[in-house]
Amino acid sequence: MSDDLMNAIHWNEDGLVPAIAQDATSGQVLMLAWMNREALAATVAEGRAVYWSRSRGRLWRKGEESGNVQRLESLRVDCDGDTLLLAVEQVGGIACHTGRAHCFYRELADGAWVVTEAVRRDPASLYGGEHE
Ligand SMILES: N=c1c2ncn([C@@H]3O[C@H](COP(=O)(O)OP(=O)(O)OP(=O)(O)O)[C@@H](O)[C@H]3O)c2ncn1[C@@H]1O[C@H](COP(=O)(O)O)[C@@H](O)[C@H]1O
Ligand SMILES: [Mg+2]
Ligand SMILES: [Zn+2]
Repeated sequence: MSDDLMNAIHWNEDGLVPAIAQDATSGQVLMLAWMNREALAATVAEGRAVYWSRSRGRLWRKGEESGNVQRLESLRVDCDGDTLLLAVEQVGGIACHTGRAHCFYRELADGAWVVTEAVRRDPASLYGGEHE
C-alpha cells in the first residue's frame, strides 16, 4: 500500500487502528480487532483479514488455526480515519473463537448479559485444545 493510503489512517499511540469485520452479505457485525501498518498491507495484498494480535504481539491471519478465514470483499475507513470497516466473506460461518457466528453474542436484557447466539461448533474441534 502507498504511503498516502497509510497516512490517511489515524494510527493510535501504539501504531494500531481498530478494525470492525462485518459479513458482506448480511451486514452482521462479526468482531472487532486491531491492525498495524503491516497487518493492513497484508490484508490488502492477500485479500483476507490479517490483524495484529495485541496479546501475542504478532500478525494474526484470521483463520490460521481454525480455518475460519475472512475473505476481503471491501475495505472502508471512517470520516476521521480512526476506524476500519472490512466487509468479508466469513468462511465456515464462524468468526468467534467460542464457536459462535460472531463475537457479539451477549445482549443486555433485564439487567443481565444474556447469551443470544448458539455455539455452532465446539471450540475444541476448531482449536484442538483447552480454549475458554
Ligand atoms: N480466533 C480468535 C478470535 N476471533 C475473534 N476474536 C476477537 O478479536 C479480538 C482480537 O483483539 P485483541 O487485540 O483483544 O486480541 P488479543 O487479545 O490480542 O488476541 P488473543 O490473545 O485473545 O488471541 C478479540 O478480543 C475477540 O473479540 C478473536 N480473538 C482471538 N482469537 C484467537 O486467535 C487464535 C487463532 O484463531 P483463528 O484465527 O480463528 O485461527 C486462537 O488462539 C483464538 O483464540
Ligand atoms: Mg482479546
Ligand atoms: Zn469472539
